[in-house]
Amino acid sequence: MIRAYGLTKRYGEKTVVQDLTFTVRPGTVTGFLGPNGAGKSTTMRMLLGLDAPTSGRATIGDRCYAAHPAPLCAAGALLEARSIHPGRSARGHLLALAHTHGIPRRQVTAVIERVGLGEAADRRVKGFSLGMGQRLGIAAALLADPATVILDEPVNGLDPEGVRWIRNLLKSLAAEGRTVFVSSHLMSEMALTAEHLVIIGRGRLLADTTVERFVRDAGLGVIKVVTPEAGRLRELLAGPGVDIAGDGPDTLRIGGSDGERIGRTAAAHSIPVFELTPHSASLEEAFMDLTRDAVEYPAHSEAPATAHGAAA
Ligand SMILES: Nc1ncnc2c1ncn2[C@@H]1O[C@H](COP(=O)(O)OP(=O)(O)OP(=O)(O)O)[C@@H](O)[C@H]1O
Repeated sequence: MIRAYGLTKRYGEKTVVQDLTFTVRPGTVTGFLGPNGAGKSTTMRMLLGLDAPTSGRATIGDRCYAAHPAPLCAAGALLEARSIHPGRSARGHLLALAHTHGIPRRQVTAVIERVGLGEAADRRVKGFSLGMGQRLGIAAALLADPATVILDEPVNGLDPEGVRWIRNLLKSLAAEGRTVFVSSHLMSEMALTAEHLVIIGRGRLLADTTVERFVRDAGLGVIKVVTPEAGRLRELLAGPGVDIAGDGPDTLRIGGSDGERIGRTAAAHSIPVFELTPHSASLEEAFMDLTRDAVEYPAHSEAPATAHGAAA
């Protein structure tokens, strides 16, 4: 379990993470979403004690990460910047890490197999593709069999096969009862991987919700029906799992059904239908709507010349 209490980080005048409070529970994948520069990496670094919060605090399990007697067992992490000695083999890198933490050799073999690096384990890391490097980073994160796994943008730059592999791995880690917290700026990817979402923009919490609720609230899967007999059609379609809202005297917004069923029901009862349209917004659009005001460098304006001098 990860808990953040009023986490805040300021760099000079700029507040990059502001009063974030959220809980990440075990047994599910929680996606940490936000546009570029939202403060995801900074938050993850604070969870792991790599950046000191200006105020607030975070715990992993029952205490701060740094206060764990064996931090690697409490949480394994893959952060964006990795430094692996290029002349070392994957196995050599993992063995060196294991050695410093008293982790048995068989655990190195186990994580190498788990991330599918078996055949490449004895090759030098400098010849690794981006995908192999990600697998090695994940192997290092899993080395101490941690109860919590924190991954910063693990699918960045991966091909579709690599993306699918990470998706399945994250789900299996959660199914083992681990707490899995994974950042991304891609809503569509997270919707396939995560059950829960923590969404931030400009360092502030925008949503802490399930994927299911996010989709429902965004009105996706809803069908708009315009008919002069809205009341009658509504009664005919009502049933378990069907969610019908009125929108004016002759317009219905129907969730939990489909166009064919609605059309056939209307036809069977001679109810005229003037319009039957599925809601066309995508999940990505709903996410962009939510974060629109929180994008650091919106596409319609020019980014400032300095990297950290952006709008507060
Ligand atoms: N050491 C630092 N000094 C000053 N500003 C910083 C520092 N580190 C991060 N920032 C700023 O904090 C903000 C949040 O950055 P962060 O990397 O946490 O965002 P992010 O959501 O992970 O973004 P991305 O998706 O682009 O990786 C950005 O505006 C960034 O420029």
